[in-house]
Amino acid sequence: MKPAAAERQSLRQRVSALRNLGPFLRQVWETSAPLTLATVVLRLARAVLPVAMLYVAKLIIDEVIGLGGGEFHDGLRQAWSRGALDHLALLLVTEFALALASDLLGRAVGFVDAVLSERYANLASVRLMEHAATLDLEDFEDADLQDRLERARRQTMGRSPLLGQLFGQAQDAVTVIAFGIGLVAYAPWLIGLILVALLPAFLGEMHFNAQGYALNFHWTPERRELDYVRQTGASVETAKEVKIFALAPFLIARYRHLADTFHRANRALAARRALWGGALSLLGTGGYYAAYGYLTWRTVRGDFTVGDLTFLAGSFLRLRSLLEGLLSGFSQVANQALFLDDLYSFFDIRPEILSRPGARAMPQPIREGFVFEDVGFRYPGAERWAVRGLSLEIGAGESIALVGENGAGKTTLVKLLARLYDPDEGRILLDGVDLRDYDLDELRAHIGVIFQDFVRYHLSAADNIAVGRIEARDDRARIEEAARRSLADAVIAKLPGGYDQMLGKRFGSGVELSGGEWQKLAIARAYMRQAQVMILDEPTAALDARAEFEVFQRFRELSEGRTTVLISHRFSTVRMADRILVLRHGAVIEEGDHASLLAAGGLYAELFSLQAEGYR
Ligand SMILES: Nc1ncnc2c1ncn2[C@@H]1O[C@H](COP(=O)(O)OP(=O)(O)OP(=O)(O)O)[C@@H](O)[C@H]1O
Repeated sequence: MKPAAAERQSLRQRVSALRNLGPFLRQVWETSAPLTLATVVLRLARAVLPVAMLYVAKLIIDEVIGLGGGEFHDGLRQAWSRGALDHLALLLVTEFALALASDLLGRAVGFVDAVLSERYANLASVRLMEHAATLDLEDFEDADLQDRLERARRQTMGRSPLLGQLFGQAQDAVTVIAFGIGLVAYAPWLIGLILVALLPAFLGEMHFNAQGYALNFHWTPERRELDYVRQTGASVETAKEVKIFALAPFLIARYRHLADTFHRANRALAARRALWGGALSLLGTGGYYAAYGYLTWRTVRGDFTVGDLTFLAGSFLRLRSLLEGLLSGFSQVANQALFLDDLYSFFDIRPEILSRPGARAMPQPIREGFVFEDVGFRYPGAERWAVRGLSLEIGAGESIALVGENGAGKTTLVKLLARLYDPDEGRILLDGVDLRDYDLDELRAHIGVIFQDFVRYHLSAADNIAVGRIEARDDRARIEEAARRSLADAVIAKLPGGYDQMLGKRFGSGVELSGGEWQKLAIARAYMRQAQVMILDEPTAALDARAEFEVFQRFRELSEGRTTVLISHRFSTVRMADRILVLRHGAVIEEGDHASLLAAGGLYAELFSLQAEGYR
C-alpha cells in the first residue's frame, strides 16, 4: 500500500476506533462506579476555576487602578482602618481561596485517577488472561494472534493513559466553554481568530499520530522479535547454552540490527514531526500577538480597562493552549482508541474447540474405549498432513504403546485425543460417540497427559505435582502419594525445603533439579490427576535405564484398570504394553504385541534390532 493510502486508511480507522470509547467508559464504570463519579464531579468543579481566577485577577487590577488615584500617604495601617482596602482585600482572599481550591482539586483528581486506572488495568489483565485461557492451542501457534496478544498485553500493562486523557479532555472542554463565554461577551471575533490559527497545527498533529500508529503497528512482529532476542540473551533458561556456544555476540548483533532499524524509522518520523509541529505552532503564536496588539490599541483608545486587557489577553492565551491541548489530545485519544481496537479484537477471537450446546457427560467408567476412524489432521499453515488415514482402537482399560520414528505423528495423535485439536478429516469416537459431542472440560478432566516438553513450573515441589489436579492443591496426602508412586519422593527428600522447596532459579530460594528429577516430578502429576485415561508422551527420556524401567513398571501396575498410552523410544519400556501400535507418516502400519511384531519382521522389528545392536 502506498504511504498516502495507508495513512488515509489509518485516519478512517482512527475515527472509527472512537466507537471503542463507549465500551471503554462502560468498563471504567464497571471497574468502580464511585471512583468514576468522583473524578467526574471533581473535574467539573476544577474546570471552571481558571476562568473565575482570571476574572478575579481582572477585578483586582481594575480595583488597584481605581484606588491608584486615592490618598494613601498615611500608610497601610491607616488605609486599612479607614476601610479603603476592604474590597481589594476581599478580592485577594477570594483569589487565594480559588488557587487553593484548584490545587486541592487537582491533587484529588490525580489520586482518584491513579487508583481508578490501576484498578482498570488489573481488571483488563485478568480479563485478558481469562480470555486467553479459552482460546485454542492452534490460536497460540498463530503468529498473527501472538502479535495481537502482544499489543493487547501492552495495552493492559501499567496504567492506561487513556483514562486520564479522556477525562482531562472533558474537563478542558468545559474550561474552554467557560473562557469562550467570557470572550464572546467582550470580543467574539477573537474566537474565530483562534480557530484559524489552530487548525493547521491540529491537522498536522493528526497526520503525525496516524503515521506513528502505522509505524508501531507495522513493527509489532519485529518488536516481538526484539523482546525474544533480549529474553534469549539474558535469561536463566538460556544462559547455559548461550555461554557454551558463545552466542552473546550473535544475539547482541541481531538485537542491535533490529533496534537500530526501528530506531531510525522512529527518529525520521520524530524529526519530521518536530519540524512541522514547530512551523505550524508558529502560526498560533502569530495569531496571538496580532490579537494582543489589537487589544492593546483598543485599551489605549479607552474601549477596554487595563483589567479587561489582562483578562482578554489571558483568556486568549489560555484558550489557545487549551484548544491546542484539546485538539492534540483528541488525536491522542483517537490513537489510544486504536490500541483499544487491538485489545477488543483480541477479545473477539473465538475458540473453535468448544463444548456443543447440550454436550454429553463423560461416560464413567469408559466402557468400550476410543476408535479413530480414518482421521486426518494438518497443522494450520502446514502443507503436509501430520496424520492421515489414521484408524485404530484403544480399548477401555487397555495399555497401549505408540512407536515410530521422529515426526511419525505420535504426539499429534495424543493431542487429538485430548481435543487440543479437532481432526480435519474422519472422526474420533469414545464409546461410539464423537469426541466433539462430549463436554470439553469433562473430557479433559478425564484425560491426563504428561508431554515430553512438560512445563517446569517455578513453584514449590508440592505445587509442581499439584498442577496435575490443581483443585486438590491443599491435599498434601494425595501429593505425597503421587510422589511415592512416581519415585519423586526420593528427589523431594533430598531438597532442603522438602515439599515446600521452591524449584527453578527464577526466584530467590529456588533449587534447580536434574532433567530426570524434573521428569519424576512431572510423572507424579499423572498420579495426582487420577484420570480414566493416562498418557505419558515420552516424559522419561532423561531417566536412566533403571529408573525408566521402574517408572513404567509401576505405571502399568498402578494404572491397572485405567486406559493408558505410553510413548517411548525405548523398547524395554514399549514391550510392557498390552498392544503396540507402530506409526509411520501419520498412519498405523503395524500392530500387535512385542513378540508378534518381532516375528512379523516389519518396521518394529527393524527399529528393535537397531536398538539391540547398539547394546551388543
Ligand atoms: N505445532 C505444530 N505445528 C506445525 N507442525 C507440527 C506441529 N507439531 C508437529 N508438527 C509436525 O507434525 C508432524 C508429526 O509430529 P509429531 O509431534 O506428532 O511427531 P512424533 O511422532 O511425536 O515425533 P517425536 O518422536 O519426534 O516426538 C511432524 O512432521 C511435525 O513437523
